Amino acid sequence: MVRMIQLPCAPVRVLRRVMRQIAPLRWAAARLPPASADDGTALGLQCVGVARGAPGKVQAFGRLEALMDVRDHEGIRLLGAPLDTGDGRQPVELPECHPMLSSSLQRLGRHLHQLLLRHVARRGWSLDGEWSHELLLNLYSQSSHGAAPLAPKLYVHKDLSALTLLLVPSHGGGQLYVNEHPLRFPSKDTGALLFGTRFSEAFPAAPCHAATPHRVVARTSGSTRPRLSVAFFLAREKVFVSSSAKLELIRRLRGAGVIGKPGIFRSVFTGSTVRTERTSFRSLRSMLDLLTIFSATGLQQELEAAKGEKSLMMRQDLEHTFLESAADCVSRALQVVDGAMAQGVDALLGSETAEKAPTVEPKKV
Ligand SMILES: O=C(O)CCC(=O)C(=O)O
Ligand SMILES: [Fe+2]
Repeated sequence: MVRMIQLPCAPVRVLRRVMRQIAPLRWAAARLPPASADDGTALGLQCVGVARGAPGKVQAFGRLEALMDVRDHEGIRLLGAPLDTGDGRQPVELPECHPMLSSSLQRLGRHLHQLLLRHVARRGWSLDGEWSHELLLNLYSQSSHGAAPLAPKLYVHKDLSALTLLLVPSHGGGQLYVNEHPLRFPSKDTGALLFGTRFSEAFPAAPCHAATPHRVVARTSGSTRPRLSVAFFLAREKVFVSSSAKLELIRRLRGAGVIGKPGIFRSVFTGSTVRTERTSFRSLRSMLDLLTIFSATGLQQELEAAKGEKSLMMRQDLEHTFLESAADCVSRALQVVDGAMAQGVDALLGSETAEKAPTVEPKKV
């Protein structure tokens, strides 16, 4: 089931500004060939950030080399040169992105992040820990791809997020199909809220919701304006270990005899003797960071890189392989953590008393 959300004034204003700022890019992208026969985008412009604080990172994938010289009305380049050349599939950072465009993207991302948090809070759901978001602007091509029907179109997929807010998707032609039914947007300021594959992970206390399959269907008749869609993905990567995960970890460490009560202690093995000393707060924190890396960044990035995914999308036909690899990676990471826990904190952290810190070799798929 798809829920429609009306945007408040502040994000609408920023959204309109973003649409104006990217107009030259939108037209230039429309003249380029689509990414493939079943993916009609020419450029994906992303801003990955958090709810507040740290600035977001602007990056892009697709036909960047052809678009990096596109300028605004004052002649200033909008995207500028990417940090590295990339292969068109993996997003590359845009350190030269126009400062005004970059700040509007960050602001829009933060507005939508807060909006969704408020929306779910009203339903009594709360996010487990802190997660980053991804704001994605899909700029579609208007040229045909071989014998394939006219772009824009997009393969059927589910989003690798907890929740996705889709804005202005049909702006400029094409239609969004959800569960194979066309979706109607009452206004340009209405967003469609879809469930993503990480919903239960991010909202463990909420009732279960299956991810929503959707796709973009190419238009049949010509449209004057090139298609653009704005997708906001909540819950991209876990930013910190949640407090419940921290408590669970401490419980497990106590259970394994690695730390004691009331302070935090560790067993230090020196030759044949074992002595107990206070664990420094720093060590515990690095261990929590390590777990964060296992549970979020490393695993997620590895899987995305291995599949060559450009964004938070998962083709339905690849889902089975993806889930198998994810389960495999998680169980391998947990084995390493469990093994290290059995040997003591030092083995996990690699301090002077430990011979060698364990490393996780993520599986390539
Ligand atoms: O362009 C659209 O309408 C949908 C885009 C989408 O599904 C996505 O970016 O994940
Ligand atoms: Fe999507």
